[in-house]
Amino acid sequence: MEGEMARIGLVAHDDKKDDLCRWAEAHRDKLARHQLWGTGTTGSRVMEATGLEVGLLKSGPLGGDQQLGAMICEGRLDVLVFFIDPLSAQPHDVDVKALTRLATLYDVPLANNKSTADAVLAAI
Ligand SMILES: O=C(CO)COP(=O)(O)O
Repeated sequence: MEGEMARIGLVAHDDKKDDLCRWAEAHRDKLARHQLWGTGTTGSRVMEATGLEVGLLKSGPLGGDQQLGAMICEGRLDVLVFFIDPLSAQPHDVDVKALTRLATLYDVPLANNKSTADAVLAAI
């Protein structure tokens, strides 16, 4: 996949959205070479922060996590950057688990934090 355009999903829980926006700003030039998809609120925040185009799905709790899961099992997503908040309970935890489970099942690179996201982006 190195050097090719990748389809990247961007998701962050509320307390992690600032971190994801900072990460996306820091990697703006590299991300501009790829196709970006995001859950509703995260995707909008990343667009505002970077000026990059992000395909907007539903908000995570309203089905956006499941839409990303569907993209994974249909072979339409290459990388998932999902900054999970390990300190807060999520009302839609079943959706979060389903999404991370599908990324694992389909061997899609899944970055749950900044260090991993840095490493994954460096590899594509
Ligand atoms: O809840 C989310 C991931 O589980 C993210 O959804 P939003 O980007 O719409 O806040």
